[in-house]
Amino acid sequence: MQSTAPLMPPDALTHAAALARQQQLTKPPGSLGRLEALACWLAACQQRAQPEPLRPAISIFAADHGIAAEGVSAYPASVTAAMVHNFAQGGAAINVLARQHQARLEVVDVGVNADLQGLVGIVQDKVAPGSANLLHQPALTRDQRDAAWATGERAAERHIAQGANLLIAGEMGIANTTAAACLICALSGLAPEQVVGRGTGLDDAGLLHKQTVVTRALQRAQTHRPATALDWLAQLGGLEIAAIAGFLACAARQGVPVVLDGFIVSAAALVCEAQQAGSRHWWLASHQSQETGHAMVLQQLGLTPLLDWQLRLGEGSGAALVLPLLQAAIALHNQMATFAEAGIPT
Ligand SMILES: O=C(O)c1ccc[n+]([C@@H]2O[C@H](COP(=O)([O-])O)[C@@H](O)[C@H]2O)c1
Ligand SMILES: Cc1cc2nc[nH]c2cc1C
Repeated sequence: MQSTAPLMPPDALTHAAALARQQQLTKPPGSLGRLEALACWLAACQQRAQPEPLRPAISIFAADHGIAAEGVSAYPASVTAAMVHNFAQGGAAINVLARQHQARLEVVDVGVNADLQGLVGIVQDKVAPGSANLLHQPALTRDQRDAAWATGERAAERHIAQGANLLIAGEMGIANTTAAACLICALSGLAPEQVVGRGTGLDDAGLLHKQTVVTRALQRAQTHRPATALDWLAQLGGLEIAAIAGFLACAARQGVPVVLDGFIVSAAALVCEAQQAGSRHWWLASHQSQETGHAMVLQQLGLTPLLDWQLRLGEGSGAALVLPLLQAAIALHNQMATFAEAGIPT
């Protein structure tokens, strides 16, 4: 794991140059709303006043969770591996969106409790066949946490080496909203009732049970006196959450922007920001997930989501969904005429 020194934010001078161009385009200044801010942010990230079109790449990190044994999900744990088969066959929502928006997609098995060797398009980087039951013991050993973090870093590096200039992390892991909720409570100070949601679709009784599990898990973890975000990650996280935190940290260090997906990715983002301050300046939040607590996490990260469309799928699907909006922001910024070019008096 790398140093915790604060990062450089996206380039302020380029941002100012991009903003100056926006003021000259043939529209009332500000009339394209957030599209203008997005173009300027992407320009600053790329250090080009006229940014290149996006070459997006997506990593889906898949892992199982021991906490699934506590009945905290509406689905059985076996769905994690089944969905990885679906990803490999191209039938999941994220496959459709990646194809539609020409994004490179890879699925990384960082901790699925099944033998997935030989599946087409699945990167084998399994650290363990799932996390331990975080109600009763630390979810990950320190070694597992660090190995999963490094898996995420390698994935970001692979994409960047292949020319990607915008990254997306997604996840697949039955019961991972419980691990994410635990981490969010621990790192944000929010109460379980403010954070725990229905995940894949728990009923009212299931939701109450999940809140109790999270409360007890937090009490158990406290007895280990976790001092840092990395300590909490080992206590209450999961293999894909650790991998995503590493992926985000690596992208920010390399100056590559990331579109954050939903609730679980945001939990990893909280860990990353605590470990590597300033990473958040390299992130955009695609949407506000329907999962309880997501809005408050994004607020803590200082991020304003683009969409609020009752999404709660995961897989990086929300992030992939906004790619055409980002491409539109860049095309408008680069291709619109200025008032001078169009001969329009101002
Ligand atoms: O990203 C989100 O906001 C989100 C919200 C609810 C559920 N999910 C997905 O559903 C799974 C976790 O839900 P659960 O109920 O099993 O904890 C996991 O595979 C996630 O990708 C994702
Ligand atoms: C079917 C299914 C698909 C998913 N994709 C991400 N999380 C998921 C959870 C379930 C249950």
